[in-house]
Amino acid sequence: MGLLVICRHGESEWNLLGKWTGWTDVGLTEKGWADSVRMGSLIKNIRFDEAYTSALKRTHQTLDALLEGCGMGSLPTTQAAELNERDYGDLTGKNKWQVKDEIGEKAFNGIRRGWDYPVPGGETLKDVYARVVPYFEREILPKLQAGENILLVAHGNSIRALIKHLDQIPESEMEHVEMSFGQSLLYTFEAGNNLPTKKEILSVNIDPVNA
Ligand SMILES: O=C(O)[C@@H](CO)OP(=O)(O)O
Repeated sequence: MGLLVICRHGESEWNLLGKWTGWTDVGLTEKGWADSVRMGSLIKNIRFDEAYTSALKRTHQTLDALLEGCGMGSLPTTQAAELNERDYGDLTGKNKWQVKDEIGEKAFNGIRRGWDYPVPGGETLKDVYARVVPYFEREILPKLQAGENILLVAHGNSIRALIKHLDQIPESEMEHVEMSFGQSLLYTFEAGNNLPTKKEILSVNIDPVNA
């Protein structure tokens, strides 16, 4: 049996400003760090074998904070661009809440949470799924099936893509799938099963993040 814990990075500098971040490599705020340390205390009873992060530093910093919170010194870690946030293209750096006021809630929700909603110069969630899930199946799943415990730190939308696969959620339902700050997912894998046999949600109470 292998355990997969999936954590979203803590609040970043651009989350705080309400800006679409995508592939922009900004760091955590003090709150993002402190929330992640508290999140780490929820997983201190799991003996992790290795960690995966995206190539963006907000996931590296979150992993460090999680390890501090769970009292672990360090873990062998793989940084993979396949786990990066959705590339928000021309929307990168724009203020989400101003755009929402300009285009209305329905179009805004379509852009943010739709399955195949194009953004000029960027990726759809479907594009994100096409890089995240093959990477997961190739690099991480065999280790879970072999009994390793893995800590994966990624982003709102790269995690939503992975949830679609792990929970077998239809495309039409994806607009309702969120990965909230302060929440981690614990999946159990058994040898021979490509999908998890159990899912638990671990949450810490945090003040809302502006994203
Ligand atoms: O800014 C981003 O890159 C993402 C995640 O914070 O935004 P959204 O939640 O709108 O997909």
